[in-house]
Amino acid sequence: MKRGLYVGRFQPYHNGHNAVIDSIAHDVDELIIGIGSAEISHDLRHPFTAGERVLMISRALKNIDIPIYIIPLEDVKRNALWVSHVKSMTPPFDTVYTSNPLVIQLFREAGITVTSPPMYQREMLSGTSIRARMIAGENWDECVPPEVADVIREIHGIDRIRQIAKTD
Ligand SMILES: Nc1ncnc2c1ncn2[C@@H]1O[C@H](COP(=O)(O)OP(=O)(O)OP(=O)(O)O)[C@@H](O)[C@H]1O
Ligand SMILES: NC(=O)c1ccc[n+]([C@@H]2O[C@H](COP(=O)(O)O)[C@@H](O)[C@H]2O)c1
Repeated sequence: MKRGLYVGRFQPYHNGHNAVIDSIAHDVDELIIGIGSAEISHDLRHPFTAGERVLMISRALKNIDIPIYIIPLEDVKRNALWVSHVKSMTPPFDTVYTSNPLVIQLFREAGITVTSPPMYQREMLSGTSIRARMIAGENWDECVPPEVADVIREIHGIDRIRQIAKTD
């Protein structure tokens, strides 16, 4: 039985993340999705709450046929303690999937296998560029699964991020 952990901030969850998870789902029996910086919301880099991100991801993944555990993970002030913190919050896992250099380093130093999935259409599919499109009034919904676009509309996410951009 292989259980994987995929960590990200998912601000918002987009089609690049979705392509990675489709591919990881062929490689593992169960998947944990760790929502990083869970305590941060309502700023330009992190407009959405942990609960809103749970909703985006759980709706977008409703057709994945392996067990998925979505777990918000708050940051801790000491990088050296973060892996223990993550392990205390999640079911046990065998492999971590991430391209974040600090996350790779911390898990490898802890003796945990790390795999870096390939990037999909990175020019278009990054949280940074999608948030910029939202603020600029450009097309953003083609970059996210339709269920995520619905959640963002339901929570008035575009109004929120534009308001933050005005006052930031
Ligand atoms: N287009 C993509 N294709 C594949 N993996 C991606 C893509 N975009 C992000 N990832 C990976 O998904 C994980 C979570 O990333 P994250 O939530 O920070 O998204 P991001 O698009 O990089 O966001 P931001 O631009 O806000 O930093 C990271 O390992 C990241 O490298
Ligand atoms: N000390 C810490 O709390 C610590 C260390 C490394 C990564 N993280 C978190 O892991 C997540 C990694 O996600 P991204 O790859 O999307 O940046 C972020 O939320 C980041 O804050 C936290």
